[in-house]
Amino acid sequence: MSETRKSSMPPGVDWLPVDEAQARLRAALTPLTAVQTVAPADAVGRVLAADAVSRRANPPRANSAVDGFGFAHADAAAEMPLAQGRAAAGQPFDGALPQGHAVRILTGAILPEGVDTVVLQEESHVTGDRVRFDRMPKPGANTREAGEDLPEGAVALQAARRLTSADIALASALGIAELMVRPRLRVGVLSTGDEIIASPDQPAKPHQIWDANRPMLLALARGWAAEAVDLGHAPDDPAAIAAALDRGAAGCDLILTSGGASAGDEDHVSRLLGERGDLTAWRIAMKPGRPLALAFWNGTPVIGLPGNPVAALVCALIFARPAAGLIAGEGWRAPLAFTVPAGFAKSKRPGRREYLRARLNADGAAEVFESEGSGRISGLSWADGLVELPDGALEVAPGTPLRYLPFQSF
Ligand SMILES: Nc1nc2c(c(=O)[nH]1)N[C@H]1C(S)=C(S)[C@@H](COP(=O)(O)OP(=O)(O)OC[C@H]3O[C@@H](n4cnc5c(N)ncnc54)[C@H](O)[C@@H]3O)O[C@H]1N2
Ligand code: MOO
Repeated sequence: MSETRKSSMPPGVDWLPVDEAQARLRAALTPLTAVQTVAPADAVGRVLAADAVSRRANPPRANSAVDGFGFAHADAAAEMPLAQGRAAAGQPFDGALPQGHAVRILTGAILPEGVDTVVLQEESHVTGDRVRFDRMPKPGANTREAGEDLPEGAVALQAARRLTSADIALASALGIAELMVRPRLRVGVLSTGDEIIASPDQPAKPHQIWDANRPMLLALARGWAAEAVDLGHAPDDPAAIAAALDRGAAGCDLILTSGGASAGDEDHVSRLLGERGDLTAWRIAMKPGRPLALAFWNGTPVIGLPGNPVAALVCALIFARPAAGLIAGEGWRAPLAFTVPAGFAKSKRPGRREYLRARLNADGAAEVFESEGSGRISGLSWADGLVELPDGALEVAPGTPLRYLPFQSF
């Protein structure tokens, strides 16, 4: 049936599938190679340049997992004499535990010599200097072995990993005071177009619009743990655009532009990049976001995103996000996707991959925004992610399994 369906693509142009465009982008880019050292506390979002290795075992010694009473299981009894003193976290028991005795022990305390098992305090009863247990646990109960989390010298975090807050905890716990990381990626963002007013604190006439793409892309870049470099707004004037690209190339590792990416009379970005920047302009078989450009301006990669804000965001997520990751040293990472049932119906024509603004309803089904219009920015806010419809034809009915890409996974 799908073969008889009319394609949604205008004829006469070579349309590049999304996967192919991603592969070409990936092949054209090179990662940063410089290395810096940072303290774990400053390392969240940074990309590891070398494996991080544990300086000592975690935990360093066997210790108690609970508050209770410890003893040697081999000579335990239902009732035992209590030793003087106690073992607490940070305050180890002094000396070895006398044979046949139990000792008061708290969570996190190193097991004193002679202790291998701990009984919960809720299952223990102290009378004077004796303790009685409701039941005898297995040997080793309620204890944590030395190195059970990680042994000394183990690779705790692998090179190319983008560090999370959990990684910061792990590195700190393992005594790693310095992490070798890649420099923070500097992402320049430039808006173009005569109609664009750079900031909402300036007035806009009816034929003018406030810049939506630049603040969006700058915020997105910050979310990638990059240093977002505001290259401002340039009118549809090749000299002004070239000057902004010169500034960007001097101080950035990647430049994102929006607008002027297609082939209209005022599409100066693509013309300029074609003349001076080894442009590869692609017509991508996707909706939204057909025009996408890749060029190198004085050696710095420039991704020319389409002007329509919805297309700019979708192209930024599908192309610029993994490209930024590759340059930053984490490799080309596909976003996390989940299979969810459709909460809508749609008859999709073959020919291009479609990204619909979507969110999950209370039943976990994906609902889509009421309009597919590429200028409907409110739909981006309404959505929590994108539904990705395949390149071919698809009859979507409620319940049809679909790929859902939450915005958080970008
Ligand atoms: N004859 C054709 N016309 C168009 C085609 C096509 O294939 N053939 N493709 C359409 C599609 S799809 C898109 S997307 C746009 C992309 O064009 P450009 O990248 O050249 O973008 P502009 O024309 O400069 O702007 C498009 C649209 O977006 C608004 N815009 C631009 N920058 C911003 C910004 N920073 N903040 C908010 N809005 C912005 C701009 O005013 C336009 O309305 O081309 C279609 N046309
Ligand atoms: O990229 Mo355009 O906005 O697909 O519609």
